[in-house]
Amino acid sequence: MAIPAVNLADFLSGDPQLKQAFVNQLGKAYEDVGFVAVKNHGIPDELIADLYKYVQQFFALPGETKKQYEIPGLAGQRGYTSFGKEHAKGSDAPDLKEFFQFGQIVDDNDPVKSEYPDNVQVADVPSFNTTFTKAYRAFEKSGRALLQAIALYLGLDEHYFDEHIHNGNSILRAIHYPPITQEPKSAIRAEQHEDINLITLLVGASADGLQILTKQNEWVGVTSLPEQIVVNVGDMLQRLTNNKLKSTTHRVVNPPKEMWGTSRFSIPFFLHPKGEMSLACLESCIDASHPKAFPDATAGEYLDERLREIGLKK
Ligand SMILES: O=C(O)CCC(=O)C(=O)O
Ligand SMILES: [Fe+2]
Repeated sequence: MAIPAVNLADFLSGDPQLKQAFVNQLGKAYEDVGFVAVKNHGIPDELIADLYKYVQQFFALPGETKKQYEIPGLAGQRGYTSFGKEHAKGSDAPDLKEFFQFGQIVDDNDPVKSEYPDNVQVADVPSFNTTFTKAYRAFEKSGRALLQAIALYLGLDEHYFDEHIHNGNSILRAIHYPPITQEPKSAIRAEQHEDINLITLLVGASADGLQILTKQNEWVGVTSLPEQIVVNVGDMLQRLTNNKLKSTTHRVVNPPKEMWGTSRFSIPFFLHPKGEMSLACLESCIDASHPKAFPDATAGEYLDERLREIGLKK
């Protein structure tokens, strides 16, 4: 299915009409589908190509080498998480994936620095860390612009999210779904779930498989063009907007048998605010027909609860 497409260059054009049209398109798409394809997203093609190159080199390392980057006690939030560790909320079968997570680098005097573990430095793939750092900043920048549009759609100040996401707890996650070697019992590459964060930016997954659950309760494959990135609403934004913007359920299915021998790679950027941000439902999203659906919580409290549910935090 072609999800709604938007052009971020419209928002940044300086033309008030184009800008407003972008805000309306994005907001409407997030009320209806929860997913959009964004062109002119601002992440350089070369950077995306480098990122994929180093990610593939990393996952091709011997298991023993990768395990050196799996650090106990970090709940998978930094470094490597080996195959079969994470399961979706409400599912017992672990997903058929391994992944590497890279987090915030605080380079000013923000005291939030003490809340974040250091990134795990991958010595075996030269340029891995510098490329992840560059990509992290590029995703933050595109994400900030998209959240500015969302703020306007919600009738908030355009810069409402800026201070909350500056030095936010975002995660750049590189995922490898290895070739499937035997009939999987019940597990699929990524079981159905909703993302935890505000929004997720996903660069061109290397193969088909991503599906979303429509309002009609049907699974449909997400397709996007090579020059687009997919950006979806996560539970934190759904919660803040009292269900106005939809955190749509999605999954990654196994390929047809003749494709079992192939790997799939994808690199989502989970955009999180700082832990102190309140996710209390916005007053403007509450009325008689939309009573407040969630208790107040901070982003930090909510994240903690969710990491326990998916088996990453004990
Ligand atoms: O691999 C993909 O295309 C999507 C992965 C995903 O939904 C996730 O990690 O939250
Ligand atoms: Fe997801």
